[in-house]
Amino acid sequence: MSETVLELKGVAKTYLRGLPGEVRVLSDLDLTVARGEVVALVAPSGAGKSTLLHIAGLLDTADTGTVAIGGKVMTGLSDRARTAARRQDVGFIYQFHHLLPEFSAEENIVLPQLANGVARAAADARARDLLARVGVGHRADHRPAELSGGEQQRVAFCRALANRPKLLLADEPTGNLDPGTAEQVFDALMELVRETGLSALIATHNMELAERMDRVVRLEAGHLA
Ligand SMILES: Nc1ncnc2c1ncn2[C@@H]1O[C@H](COP(=O)(O)OP(=O)(O)OP(=O)(O)O)[C@@H](O)[C@H]1O
Repeated sequence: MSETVLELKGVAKTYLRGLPGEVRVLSDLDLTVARGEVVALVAPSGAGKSTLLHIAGLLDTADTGTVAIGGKVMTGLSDRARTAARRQDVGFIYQFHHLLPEFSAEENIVLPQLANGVARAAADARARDLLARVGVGHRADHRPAELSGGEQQRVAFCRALANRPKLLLADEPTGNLDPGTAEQVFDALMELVRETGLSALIATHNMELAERMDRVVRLEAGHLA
């Protein structure tokens, strides 16, 4: 049996619980992602995909149900332990790059490694290697504002992978790019994910990209269809 990297069991989430305007977003949701598997998450706008990604990535907690990453149940951890687990195990990519504007591309990939206790020289080497692999090695000294949109997103991929997470979570990672650039940048991401054998859950509205992943799951009415 293949190893499970992400396992959500019976996850439910309601915003403003108990109030008249409450919004039930997820109910009794189950999802697993196996080691090395890349799963596309497709959902209509407002269906709760960001909520699901945030719960899976330990940025938010479910009302009920459990979240396990790498076989370790993360439910019920203190905020501090959850933050540590997130830093160690999860890489995030958003639609907008969220790179730190005052730092270079390379520094943006080095900083999370230093925060994780990696020595400076090793962090530098890892950053340069990742940048080269996604084709932006020649832009390592540029600040985000001196990069194209596609280059910024490639750097954001490198940052997400910097600490060798077990799980990559991405929320519309190419949604902000024109279709041609989106495709190239998506190819670069997939190559990096495949090379590292990473498990990933990638939300996208783009069905062509979704169908290139190993499996497509659809979020509808709080469940996966
Ligand atoms: N903090 C909150 N308080 C109350 N309601 C919220 C909160 N966050 C999200 N919601 C509601 O929960 C639902 C799901 O939100 P979520 O951001 O997960 O959707 P999404 O599927 O990611 O949408 P999109 O594709 O448009 O980004 C929406 O109806 C939203 O209005």
